[in-house]
Amino acid sequence: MNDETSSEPALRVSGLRVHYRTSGGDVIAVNDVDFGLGRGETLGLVGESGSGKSTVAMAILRLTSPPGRIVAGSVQLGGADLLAMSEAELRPRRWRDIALIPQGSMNSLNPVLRVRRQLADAIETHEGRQPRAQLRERILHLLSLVHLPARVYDLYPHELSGGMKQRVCIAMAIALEPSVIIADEPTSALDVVVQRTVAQTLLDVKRRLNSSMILIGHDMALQAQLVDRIAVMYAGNIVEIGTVRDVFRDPRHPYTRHLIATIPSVRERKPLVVKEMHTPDLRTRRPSPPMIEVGPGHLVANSDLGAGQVGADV
Ligand SMILES: Nc1ncnc2c1ncn2[C@@H]1O[C@H](COP(=O)(O)OP(=O)(O)OP(=O)(O)O)[C@@H](O)[C@H]1O
Repeated sequence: MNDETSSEPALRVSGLRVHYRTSGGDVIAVNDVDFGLGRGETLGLVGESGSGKSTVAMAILRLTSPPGRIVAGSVQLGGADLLAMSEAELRPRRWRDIALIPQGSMNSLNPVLRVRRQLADAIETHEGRQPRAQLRERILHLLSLVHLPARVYDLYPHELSGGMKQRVCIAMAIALEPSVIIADEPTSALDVVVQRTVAQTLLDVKRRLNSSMILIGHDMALQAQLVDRIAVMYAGNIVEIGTVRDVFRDPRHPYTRHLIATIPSVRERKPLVVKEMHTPDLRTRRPSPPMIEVGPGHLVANSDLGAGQVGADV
């Protein structure tokens, strides 16, 4: 698939399949997903709740835990397959080469540790003990990168606003200057104005570090302003992928059209049309729909196959 912006992608996910074992049978949460992330690129992964976005993020870092399991696939990063290496080989690469800002991370900051200690831990866990003065300089620099005032250094999480906490989480993720950052709904718990400023900070930081990023979200309108390419997930599959421009100008998959149609328009005061979507039963084994290239780098799943009845109502 020629879908990345440079010849050798920063990250390539191929044939990724993740199941959750349940009493009612296996839930196929990620069904043979393929995509590349170009160097310096920001790729948006959008889709409704339950479409499999977080499951993809966790599997890329091999953080899938029971009842989930990675059944197949590879994740190529810097010439190696993260899914094939031993845990001992993989551990140092997390944070250093690829970092995740997990969903709800701002609520998982340790309430009894000051910001400086949490950032110091993130650094020292991977790099060992550091000279105090050097560590302090590094942490203050990280805080400035995410546009936090130096006084945050000595504060506890409860003394910070939601936006500030999320900035601390971003600072932790970038502490080791990873080449790939995965941010799972990094702004969804924040109010709309703060959402935009925090998202902008994330992009600034990514640019400064020369990293590549996967930005997970369900807000198509916000994504359109932040990412270079969009991958639309539906029921465990990527059903459309392309540049923001191509996907918005010429959405080909019925589910992409549905997502775009439900963006409320302030100018036109269009009523919000929310149509019922029939998500296929994720327990049944279904073929992954073949992707058709409809334009350079613009790929769409054949919606007659595998994507259930998504086309029926839209
Ligand atoms: N621990 C689990 N046990 C069983 N099924 C699970 C488990 N975790 C997730 N799933 C299922 O896997 C599918 C994908 O879930 P996932 O959380 O990856 O979706 P998502 O697109 O990230 O949603 P959200 O935006 O709500 O985070 C869903 O059908 C979900 O119900």
